Amino acid sequence: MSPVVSPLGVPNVPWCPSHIPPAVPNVPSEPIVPFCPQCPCVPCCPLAVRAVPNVPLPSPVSLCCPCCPHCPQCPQCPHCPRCPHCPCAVPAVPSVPNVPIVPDVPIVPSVPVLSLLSPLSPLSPLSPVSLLSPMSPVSPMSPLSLMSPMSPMSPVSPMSPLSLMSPVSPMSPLSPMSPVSPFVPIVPFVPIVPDVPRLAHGGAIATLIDTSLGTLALAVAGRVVTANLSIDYLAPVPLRSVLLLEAFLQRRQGRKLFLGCDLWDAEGTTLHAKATGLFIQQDPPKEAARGGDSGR
Ligand SMILES: CCCCCCCCCCCCCCCC(=O)SCCNC(=O)CCNC(=O)[C@H](O)C(C)(C)COP(=O)(O)OP(=O)(O)OC[C@H]1O[C@@H](n2cnc3c(N)ncnc32)[C@H](O)[C@@H]1OP(=O)(O)O
Repeated sequence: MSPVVSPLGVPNVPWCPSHIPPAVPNVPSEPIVPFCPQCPCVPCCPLAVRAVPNVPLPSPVSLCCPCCPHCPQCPQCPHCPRCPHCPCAVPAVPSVPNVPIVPDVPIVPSVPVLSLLSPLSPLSPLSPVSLLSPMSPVSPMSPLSLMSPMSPMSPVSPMSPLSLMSPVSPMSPLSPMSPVSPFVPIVPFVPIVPDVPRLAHGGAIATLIDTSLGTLALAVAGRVVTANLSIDYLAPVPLRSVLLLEAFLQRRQGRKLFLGCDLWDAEGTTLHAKATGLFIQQDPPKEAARGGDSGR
């Protein structure tokens, strides 16, 4: 077998997730998949396909993986965790041409939605965040529920890209004025960038936080943009760890929504980050635009 070469041309750096031991002791590891000299997992990744733009996609179509130019020679491709066509991979995103940053229709953040740092999405392989669920109309005041990081109800699967644990519950009505409003995505970080320390990138964490806060703001006020985001990184996030993000609306002042969040490990024992964000409502209803301050 020829030596493994990373996308950056650095040999013998087994960055493939199949070869990285689990960073979190309690998270079961993925099955070890032997490297294939034709396809050391890297070509299975849409990022790698992008990196080799002149490599035509293989034909005929009877491939295990149309994303992988080496797939016909690679018996491992169907089992590569990076392959969107692999049975163990993330469900493919429906073919939507573009995912708006802020959807026109507010969504219920209780639907499984986010694939953080997933290179698997055919929607946008380079996008750190992919939308995996259809959008559902919802009242901006729709009640959401709070799920504690400690909740035994959390079916966290370290193999899934994300489980979003905010089922709609009449038990916990979300008021825009509520100091604690609930939005709790559960996200395992997976490595997509080779040759980096096995810690989650701060920018990726920021993306997670921005998207989560933005989703909560979206549920409360419709179209929003981030005006300010402030993050305190308190403890490193190991790759492959599973996280809980608890977001809450602190206050609302006219078009301004002040939100905060805590990023925990799956057990709710380590606080990895705290953040606050200011989101500005876009195209507010006329009464809001006139009167303004519904907050404190
Ligand atoms: C996990 C599950 C996933 C599910 C999957 C869902 C997918 C769906 C995800 C949706 C969630 C997307 C979340 C990402 C959202 C972005 O990342 S958006 C992209 C990043 N943000 C931007 O590009 C914004 C760029 N900036 C701007 O457009 C404008 O500067 C702004 C922010 C809209 C403000 O401009 P403006 O509308 O003219 O408002 P302006 O009068 O200047 O300011 C309004 C008020 O805000 C204040 N303000 C404005 N900026 C600031 C600031 N930086 N600091 C403090 N105060 C400020 C002003 O002082 C003013 O206050 P008041 O005088 O009214 O008291």
